[in-house]
Amino acid sequence: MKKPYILINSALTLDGKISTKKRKKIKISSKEDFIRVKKLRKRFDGILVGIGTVLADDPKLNVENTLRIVLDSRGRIPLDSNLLEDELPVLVAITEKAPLSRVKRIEEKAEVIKFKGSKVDLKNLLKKLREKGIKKLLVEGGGTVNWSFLKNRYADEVCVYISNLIFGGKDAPTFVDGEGVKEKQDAIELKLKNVEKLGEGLLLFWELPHPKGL
Ligand SMILES: NC(=O)c1ccc[n+]([C@@H]2O[C@H](COP(=O)([O-])OP(=O)(O)OC[C@H]3O[C@@H](n4cnc5c(N)ncnc54)[C@H](O)[C@@H]3O)[C@@H](O)[C@H]2O)c1
Ligand SMILES: Nc1nc(=O)c(N)c(NC[C@H](O)[C@H](O)[C@H](O)COP(=O)(O)O)[nH]1
Repeated sequence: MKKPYILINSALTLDGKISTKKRKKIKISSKEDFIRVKKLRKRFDGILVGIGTVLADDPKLNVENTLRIVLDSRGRIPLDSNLLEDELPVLVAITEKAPLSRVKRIEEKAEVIKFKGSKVDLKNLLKKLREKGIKKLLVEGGGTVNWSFLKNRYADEVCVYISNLIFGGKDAPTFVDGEGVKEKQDAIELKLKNVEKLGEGLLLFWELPHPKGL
């Protein structure tokens, strides 16, 4: 079974942060980059984010004919979140850690898929997404989700907008958080495909040489 083609897109400060330590909704992308991202989303059958991003940003991701997917192990998605409030389809991937009462409420507003364990099983999720006809998946983080997709080498490409801002601070989330590698030899090595100047920032397009199948 083939997995969907996966692109990770993110907006970074010059020092690699994707938010400040307050983790509130903030714009790192320039106006031009937001226009680019809006267009980019239309080319994908699915857009995936983590619950950390939903809780921090309450994104809409409202694109016609695109399935919005949330990795939400414990079923924490707010019932009044933008994703659950509009009419567009949403899939919430939960685990057995989510309380049943919550799951029932979420099911009133979204499709729910349950996985064993404490984290959503990406391999199985990607299989299910492909079966649903999702051939192209856009991953829009946050840092924990980006790590999972990169560590497992499920991502095919990475696109980052590097802004002219510096946030600093060891507690600010970065493009890739999670556990990280212990040794340089375990690094995820990418191939640079293209560089573009966009406003005061840079757009970098990278490819993963050996993305893993399912
Ligand atoms: N600048 C940008 O482009 C951008 C984009 C998205 C998010 N953000 C920022 O990122 C921050 C959120 O990042 P985060 O790391 O806290 O949360 P996240 O959005 O990466 O979500 C992580 C959560 O997803 C759940 N999850 C379930 N299964 C998982 C799996 N297999 N792998 C990984 N996660 C799994 C877990 O509960 C986990 O804690 C916010 O501050 C947000 O503003 C920035
Ligand atoms: N490309 C991008 N640049 C940013 O500066 C930023 N903060 C995000 N963050 C991703 C996050 O999920 C945002 O909240 C959605 O980009 C909002 O998307 P909506 O307009 O609500 O659809 N993404």
